[in-house]
Amino acid sequence: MTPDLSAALAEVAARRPLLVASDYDGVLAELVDDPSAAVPARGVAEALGRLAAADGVIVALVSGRGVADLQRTSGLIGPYRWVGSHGAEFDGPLTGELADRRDALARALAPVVAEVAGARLEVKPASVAVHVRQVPDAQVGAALLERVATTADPSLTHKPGKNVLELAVTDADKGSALRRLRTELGVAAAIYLGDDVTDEDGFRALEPGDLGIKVGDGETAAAHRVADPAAVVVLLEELAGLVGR
Ligand SMILES: O=P(O)(O)OC[C@H]1O[C@H](O[C@H]2O[C@H](CO)[C@@H](O)[C@H](O)[C@H]2O)[C@H](O)[C@@H](O)[C@@H]1O
Repeated sequence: MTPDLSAALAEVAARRPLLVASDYDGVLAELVDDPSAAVPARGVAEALGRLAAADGVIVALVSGRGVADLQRTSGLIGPYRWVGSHGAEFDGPLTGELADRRDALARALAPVVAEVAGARLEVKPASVAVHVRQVPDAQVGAALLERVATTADPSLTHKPGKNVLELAVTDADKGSALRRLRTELGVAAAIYLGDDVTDEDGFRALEPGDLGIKVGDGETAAAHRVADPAAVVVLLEELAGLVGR
């Protein structure tokens, strides 16, 4: 960690209530070919547990995954706030009406995706995701995502990510989720960790005195950066020490 980041961490760690919110894939878990195999990096479960046990610290997992998928895949268990589907799953499962719209979208996209070897459709609570990580030719994968993006119903919300494009049937995002958490919990400061395009909504929702940490390369609105999930574990452990656990 840079001295700047260590100093910023120490400053925010003194505030209460403190919200520690994190994205999952690419932050708490390394990116892998099979989304169901994305387990937490070594040390993540322990560090989050220590943080959540500290007085006045609330840990939130804010993911593009559906909450059920996130809980199943991560195996994480704890007194955490679970926010899924890029903020659309905030208070629990979504309504049937949204699911009908999502299912119609999945039916329309299925033949388009089936034309490209290695491409995969993921039907999620509030969206349908087209994954191209396993398409052998990256240009072919990118062309598929471009085709999906340009032919989609304009009322859908586009959620681009790493080798994936999601079309969502709600306009919730990680920024709106963070603002809701902040208001509900009355937090004095927030930390947000993210690695992908949709995490930029989260970084932009931060306020003065908060701490945004981008994981990996790429443009970002976050003020700080660490390299990878292993570095995230080091950061979370340091934070746990600072908040008294
Ligand atoms: O917001 P996140 O918690 O980062 O979730 C974003 C998406 O993560 C998953 O896809 C990404 O991770 C996969 C596993 O490492 C990888 O194979 C894929 O290429 C990535 O895009 C998940 O499958 C999506 O549903 C999430 O929206």
